[in-house]
Amino acid sequence: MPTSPDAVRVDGLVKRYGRVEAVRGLDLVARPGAVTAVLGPNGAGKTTTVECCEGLRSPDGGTVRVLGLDPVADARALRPRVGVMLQDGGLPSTVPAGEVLRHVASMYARPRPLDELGDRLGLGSFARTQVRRLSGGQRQRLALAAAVVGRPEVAFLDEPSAGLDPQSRIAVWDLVRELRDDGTAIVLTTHQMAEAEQLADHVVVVDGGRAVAAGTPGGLVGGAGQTTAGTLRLTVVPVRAPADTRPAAATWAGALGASLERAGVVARVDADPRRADALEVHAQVDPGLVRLVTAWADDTGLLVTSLAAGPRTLEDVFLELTGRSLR
Ligand SMILES: Nc1ncnc2c1ncn2[C@@H]1O[C@H](COP(=O)(O)OP(=O)(O)OP(=O)(O)O)[C@@H](O)[C@H]1O
Repeated sequence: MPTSPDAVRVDGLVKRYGRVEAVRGLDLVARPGAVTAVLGPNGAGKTTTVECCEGLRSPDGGTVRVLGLDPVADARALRPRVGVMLQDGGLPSTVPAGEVLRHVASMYARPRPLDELGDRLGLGSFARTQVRRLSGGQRQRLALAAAVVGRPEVAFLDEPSAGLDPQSRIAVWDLVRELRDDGTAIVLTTHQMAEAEQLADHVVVVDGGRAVAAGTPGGLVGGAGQTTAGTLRLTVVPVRAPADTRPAAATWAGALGASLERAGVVARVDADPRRADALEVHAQVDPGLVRLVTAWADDTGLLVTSLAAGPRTLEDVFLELTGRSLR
C-alpha cells in the first residue's frame, strides 16, 4: 500500500447526531512537522471532526485516515502513536495529577522524562492534588502533558490554551513548537486567532460542517483573490448632537459604506462589535481612502477621534468567511 505523506487525511467526512448533520463533507489534511489549526464558530463541527480522527466517533460518510490507518478499526495500532487532549480533560477525577501522568507515561514505550515535562508545564506545584481539585488552567496543562508524554507522531489538541494565564500560554506554545520541530503532526482547535497566527503552519476554517478555507495564515490574510487588503479603524463622535440622540455605529457604517460606493471605492464597512463608536473599513487602504473617510465624517457632523490603518488580520479573514452573527 502506498504511504501518504499526510499524517491525517479527512475526505468528505459526514457525521450526524440524530437529525443534526454536524459535519457535512469536510476535507482536512495535516502533515508531519507542522501545526494545523482548525478554526470555526461554536458548533461548526470542529470537535466532532477531531473526535472522528481520534477514533472516538464513527463517520457516517467519507474517510478518515491517521498515519494511513482507520482510527476506529485500527484503534489498537494507533493508540501508542497518537496523543489526545480532550476539551473536558477526560482525566480520572480522584487520582492525584502526578499519578495520572505516571500512569499515562507507563503505557508508552519511550515516554518523555516526567520531571522535564513537569517543569516545562509547571505541574510540580499540584502533582499531589486530585484532578477534581485542580483549577481549570492546571487541569488543562495536565491534559496537555498526558497528550504529549508518549512522544506521539500525531497530537490532537482541543483548545490547548483556552483559559490559561499568559505565563502558561507561553509555556504551552513553546512546547507545541518544540513538538512540531521534532516532527510531530499537531492538529489543534482554537478560538484564539492570536494562537493560530503564532503557531499554525496551516489553517483550516470550518463553518456549517465544512472546510470553507484552508491555507497558511499568511496566505489567508494576504487574501489571494480577495478584494480587501487592509483595514482602516476609526472612532467618531457627533460634533453637535446631544448624547441621547446619537445614531448607532451600525447606522454610520451603512452611511459610510454608501458614500464610499458612490465614490467608486470597493469596501466593506462594519460597526466594530466591541465598541459603540468604532467603525472598520475593509478596503485597499491608501491616502485616497483616508481622505474620503475623513471628508464623509466632516460632512456628517462627526469628529474623528482616532484613525489607524493596519493589515488584515486572521480575525478579519475569519469574520469575512464566517460572518458576524452569533451561532
Ligand atoms: N453528542 C452530541 N449529540 C448531539 N448533537 C451534538 C453532539 N455533539 C455535538 N453536537 C452538535 O453538533 C454540532 C457540531 O458540534 P461540535 O462540538 O463538533 O462543534 P465545535 O465546532 O467543536 O463547537 P465549539 O467551538 O463550540 O466547541 C453542533 O450543532 C452541536 O450541537
